[in-house]
Amino acid sequence: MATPLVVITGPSGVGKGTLIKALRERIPGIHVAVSATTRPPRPGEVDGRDYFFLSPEEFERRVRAGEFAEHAVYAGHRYGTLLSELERPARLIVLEIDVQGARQIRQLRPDALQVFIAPPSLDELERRLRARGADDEEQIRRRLEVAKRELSARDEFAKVIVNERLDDALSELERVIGNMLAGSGPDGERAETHRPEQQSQG
Ligand SMILES: Nc1nc2c(ncn2[C@@H]2O[C@H](COP(=O)(O)OP(=O)(O)O)[C@@H](O)[C@H]2O)c(=O)[nH]1
Ligand SMILES: Nc1ncnc2c1ncn2[C@@H]1O[C@H](COP(=O)(O)OP(=O)(O)O)[C@@H](O)[C@H]1O
Repeated sequence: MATPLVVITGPSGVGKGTLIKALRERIPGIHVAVSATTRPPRPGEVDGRDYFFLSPEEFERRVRAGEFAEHAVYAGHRYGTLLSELERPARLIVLEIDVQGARQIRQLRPDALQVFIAPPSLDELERRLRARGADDEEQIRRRLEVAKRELSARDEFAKVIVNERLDDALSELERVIGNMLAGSGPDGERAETHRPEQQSQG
């Protein structure tokens, strides 16, 4: 049996990293996959912990070698999840990836719980991106551009959580993950009705 998988997606600056950091402290046995990227490290980011920082050549070599479960271009840089990250021994694996990557994982792992984190508004998203202070003006502009497209994809997701008050969003996220680990749908529906394709497997 594959390790249960949760995909967390949503626009840059919405609070995915903040929520996942809190989940780490609350869910024993959680493994947050380390993604590979060609984006340069931000101050304080550590190779192998925050990301595997790869040159464009090395990233491309690994794509060709079939080492990625999914990969995408986001705001001018490449990002991807290595297959090896999905094979880590854990009770639960969490991916923080963009919408394009989430679609690829949907094909590869239809059993994964897919959660879209939405901002209360685009203005608030912009405010959070600026408050974080991690990106320059050009990156903020590109991220807001991408965000508009991403927000229009929210209906594809089994669960949408609006991150207005952090505590509320965190509780809701914990609740849907708990339901998945207990074998039911995101809102507690019984597994039989949520995933009929699994009935025949006993
Ligand atoms: N498809 C894909 N997207 C990723 C991956 N890792 C990170 N991302 C997404 O890339 C976008 C930019 O990430 P990053 O530069 O770290 O900025 P931040 O998420 O706003 O802090 C975010 O939407 C991430 O969710 C990955 O492995 N695959
Ligand atoms: N519910 C919230 N209310 C206000 N600010 C928030 C909330 N959640 C996250 N933030 C802040 O927004 C900024 C972006 O959050 P971050 O977790 O880095 O987003 P992401 O990982 O989705 O890009 C950070 O400065 C974070 O502290």
